[in-house]
Amino acid sequence: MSDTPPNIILHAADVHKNFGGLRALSDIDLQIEEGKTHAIIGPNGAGKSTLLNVIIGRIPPSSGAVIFDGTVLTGKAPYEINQLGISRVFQTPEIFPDLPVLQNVMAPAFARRDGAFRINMFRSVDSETEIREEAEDMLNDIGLHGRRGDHAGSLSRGDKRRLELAMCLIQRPRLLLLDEPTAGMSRHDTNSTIDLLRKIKLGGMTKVIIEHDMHVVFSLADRISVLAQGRIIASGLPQEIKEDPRVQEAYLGGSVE
Ligand SMILES: Nc1ncnc2c1ncn2[C@@H]1O[C@H](COP(=O)(O)OP(=O)(O)OP(=O)(O)O)[C@@H](O)[C@H]1O
Repeated sequence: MSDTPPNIILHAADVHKNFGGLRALSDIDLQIEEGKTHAIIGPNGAGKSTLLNVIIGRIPPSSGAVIFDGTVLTGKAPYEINQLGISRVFQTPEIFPDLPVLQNVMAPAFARRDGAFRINMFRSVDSETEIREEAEDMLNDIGLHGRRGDHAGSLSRGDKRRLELAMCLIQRPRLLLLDEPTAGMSRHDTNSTIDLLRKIKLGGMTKVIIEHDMHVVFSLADRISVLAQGRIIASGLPQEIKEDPRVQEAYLGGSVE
C-alpha cells in the first residue's frame, strides 16, 4: 500500500448558482480523484445538470470556482475548457446527422490533431489513413462498425448516444463527463455501454457520470456524491451511500438499490 495522497483532478470549490430567486446550487465542494469514476446522483431537479454545465463553462457560477488540474476553469469559454482535455456526452446527442457514422467519429479526431478550430481534412493522406483506422477501431469497440456507412441521423436514439460517446472518446479526454449515458437505451445496449465504460476505466480516464439508473451507477462508480435541493448531502464509497439514511430519505423513502 502506498501513502501517496490521491491526485484531485477536478475541484468545484464553494460553488453557488442562483437562477433569479431559485438556488440551484449551494455550498458545492466536489473533489474528483484522477482515474476514478465518480457518479453524481439525486432526485429530479436536484441540480445535477446545472453542476455539469458549470464545470464545462456553459453556465457561470454565481460564486465559487472550478479548478481542473491546477487551472481555474471559471471564466473560460466551453471550447477552451474542452481543449484542456474535458469532454462531455450530452443527454441529447450532438452529432452530424447528414454525415456517415464513420465521418462523425473521424471529425473530432482531426480536431484533436489540428486543434478544434483548424480542421483540415485533406492536410495529410497518411494521417487521414491513421485516423480512419482509429475511428474504425472505435466503432468496433462501441458496436457500431456495421453502421459506419449510414447517415448518423438514421440511427436509433440509443445508437446516436453511443456514437456521441465514440466521438468524445476519440478525443482522448483526461476527464469525461457523462450526462445519463444510457438514457433511451435497451437493457442490452445499456450493458454493452457499461462494459465499454469499464474498459475505459482500465485505461485510466477520469469520468464523472450523472445517472438515474442505479444498476449503471453501482456497476461503474468508485465514489458517489448525492445532490438534493442543490446541496451535496452525502459523498462516499458506493456501499456507504447505499446505507446512508439521508440518501434513502432524499429519494422519498425509496431504495437506491
Ligand atoms: N436555465 C435555467 N433557468 C432557470 N432555472 C433553471 C435553469 N436550469 C435549471 N433550472 C432549475 O434549477 C434546478 C436544478 O435543475 P437541474 O436541471 O440542474 O436538475 P437535475 O438534477 O439535473 O434534474 P433532472 O434529473 O430532472 O435532469 C431546477 O429547479 C430547475 O428548474
